[in-house]
Amino acid sequence: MAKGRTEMEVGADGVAVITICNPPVNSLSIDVLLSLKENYGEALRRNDVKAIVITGKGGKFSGGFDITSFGSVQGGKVEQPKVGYISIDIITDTLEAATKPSVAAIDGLALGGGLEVAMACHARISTPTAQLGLPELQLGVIPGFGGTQRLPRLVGLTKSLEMMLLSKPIKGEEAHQLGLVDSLVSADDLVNTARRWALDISEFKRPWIKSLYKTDKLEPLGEAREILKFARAQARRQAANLEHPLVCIDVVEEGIVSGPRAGLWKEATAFQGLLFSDTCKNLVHVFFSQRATSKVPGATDLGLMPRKITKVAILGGGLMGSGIATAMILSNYPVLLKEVNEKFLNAGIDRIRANLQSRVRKGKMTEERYEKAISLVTGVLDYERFKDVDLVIEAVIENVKLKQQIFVDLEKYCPSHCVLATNTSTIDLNLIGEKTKSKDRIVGAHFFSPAHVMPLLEIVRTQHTSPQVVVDLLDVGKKIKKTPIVVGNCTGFAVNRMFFPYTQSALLFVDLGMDVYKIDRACTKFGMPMGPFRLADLVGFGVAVATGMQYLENFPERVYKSMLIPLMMEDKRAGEATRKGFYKYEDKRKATPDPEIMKYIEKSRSMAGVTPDPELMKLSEKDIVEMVFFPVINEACRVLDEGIAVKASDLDIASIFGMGFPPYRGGIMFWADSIGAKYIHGKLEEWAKRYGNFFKPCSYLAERAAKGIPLSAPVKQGKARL
Ligand SMILES: C[C@H](O)CC(=O)SCCNC(=O)CCNC(=O)[C@H](O)C(C)(C)COP(=O)(O)OP(=O)(O)OC[C@H]1O[C@@H](n2cnc3c(N)ncnc32)[C@H](O)[C@@H]1OP(=O)(O)O
Repeated sequence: MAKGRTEMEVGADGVAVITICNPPVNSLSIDVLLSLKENYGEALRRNDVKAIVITGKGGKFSGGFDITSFGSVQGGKVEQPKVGYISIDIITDTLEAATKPSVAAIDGLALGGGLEVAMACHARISTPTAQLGLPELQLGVIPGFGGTQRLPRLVGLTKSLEMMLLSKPIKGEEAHQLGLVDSLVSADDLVNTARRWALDISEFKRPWIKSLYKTDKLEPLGEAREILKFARAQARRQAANLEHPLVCIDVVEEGIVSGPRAGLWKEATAFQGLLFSDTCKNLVHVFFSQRATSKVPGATDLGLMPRKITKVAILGGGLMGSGIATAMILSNYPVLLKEVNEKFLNAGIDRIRANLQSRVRKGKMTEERYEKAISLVTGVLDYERFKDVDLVIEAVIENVKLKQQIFVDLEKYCPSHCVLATNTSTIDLNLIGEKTKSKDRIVGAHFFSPAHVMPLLEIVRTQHTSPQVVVDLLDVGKKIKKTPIVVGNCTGFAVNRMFFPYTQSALLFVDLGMDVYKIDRACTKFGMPMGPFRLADLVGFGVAVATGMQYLENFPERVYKSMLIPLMMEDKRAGEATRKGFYKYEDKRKATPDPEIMKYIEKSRSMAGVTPDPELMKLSEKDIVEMVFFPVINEACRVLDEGIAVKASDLDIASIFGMGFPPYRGGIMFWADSIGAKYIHGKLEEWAKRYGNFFKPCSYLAERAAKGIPLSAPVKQGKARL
């Protein structure tokens, strides 16, 4: 069965309107592209057609090449057209070179291949809010239908590189200012304006422009070379492990130096190569996994509609509470912020103001928008105004008794439909709701600090939480632009459980003689935003110790009790906030290695009673990365086995958005499978024998390693806790 098509209708005015039809985003499958070529052939043959308009069905031009086909192409399951067939034969030599002019009528989105088709038309009409961009790099490929050649010729080199390298779309309005779009109109007038424009071109009342041969926006060669040099340096700095941004720059350069036709050929060949790269496979996996997190068995498959959440209350104006409030008001939810006294309340509101002000300073928010956002917050000291709230998020300190009392109060003062959420990062939800009769509407809404910036929202569901409540919270998550993962109830839930061994193994290896900074360096080279020690400094040692205690209580058999952090805390060295931790911070947030930490390390080593292992000193960076991350994989396996997470891909997303795991490695479980369960199991066994139980592989990992089953393969349904 064909996957999408284009439809052509010829009007009495002599304009053939070709509509891309392939829901949900009118992606360009091979079937769509072949149908487009066929429609074009007919339009060019027919004497009653003077000009052509291309548009998309249902208010969306096109979301680009069909990403669902990447997997089958990579797996060799479908035959591919020969290199250059789509980009050169269809888009350049059929569309752009046609003897009749064409105009793209763009609403909704024109991304990737979608924008590339539009750029091959002889003019573009758009709505002001349409999104236009070439985000291919976020999938590990480069634009492959001529985008690397036409975009620089339409908007100049600097802007085009920015749009491609950052995968950042622009709105119709900006596209018009830049010259990418010729005119802006409302959605209602779109197709008619495009028809008129196309006829005008055919009657030579407007210019007939082939973007590929435009030169007026291109910088002179010397200047262009400087811009390309700068872009290369920046790409290397931002993601040293990635090749495809540099390939993109090379391809753009080829077009400028050797002409656009040579550029098109280089682009087509490079696209083909990159399509089969691990980076592309990993990033496509991330694309689909991210969308799959909101498909939750037993919740989103029951036909439930999210209820309207109009008013939100937040308890606690500390770092988390004020961050959550900021996230809410940024998406226009009115918020009641409750604190215990005036002083704390004012401090909470001040934090929200500061969060917003920082956006204003960075030019991300206007003063007017700031005023509107802050006006959505109402500070309160009691529950009087809670009678009409639809969602409460408790974000007070991690104290079980206090939380239990709060939920008893909430049950009393909130309406019976109100969703009762807690932002606890570790405490069992059943314990928090123990004294209420509302267990079906108690749910975890675990944000990550700073809550208005970090993209992940862990939604924790107990065996009592109703599916409706999960659906409601998923909807709020989407509205506040978070990526949700729905997980089961246990100490640390999914993200913190995976996170914990990251620092633990690092601390263990330092006791065994390894260098703190060498470990951090190996992790950042691997692609983490920071190593475990820099991260401990950022989070603060107080939090690290409190979390450690929770783990010691719940999983004593696999906690390594290092004394290093407590020893440093005795000297009021508690991380970045105290300007001293594993690093020193003399100048704002800049971390500098501190030789002083050796005295704590030596003391910690002697307290641990271990002798440094000379073998460890010889390890390569790859070995260090394995030693830090294999325990993380081991814990992720336990989380899956216990049914805390429903699917491995949710843990991939959790690791990327919660821990900063490099997305181009596909997420923790996808990466693990690329290495193989057998190898990971073997290493963990070896280390367990040498260094203790912390490394002992769990039964899930052992079983899969023995049977050769991928770690990401679905878990038996009976086990799932959700
Ligand atoms: C040769 C060329 O140069 C190569 C290319 O064109 S590569 C493709 C370039 N295009 C892109 O990268 C755009 C990718 N898509 C997106 O960024 C976003 O999906 C979007 C902005 C189009 C829409 O976002 P949003 O409204 O939030 O909806 P979202 O949930 O993401 O997508 C809706 C559905 O469309 C699917 N979809 C989106 N873009 C798609 C594409 N290009 N191909 C196939 N399916 C696509 C999604 O998987 C999702 O499917 P699901 O409902 O089964 O989960």
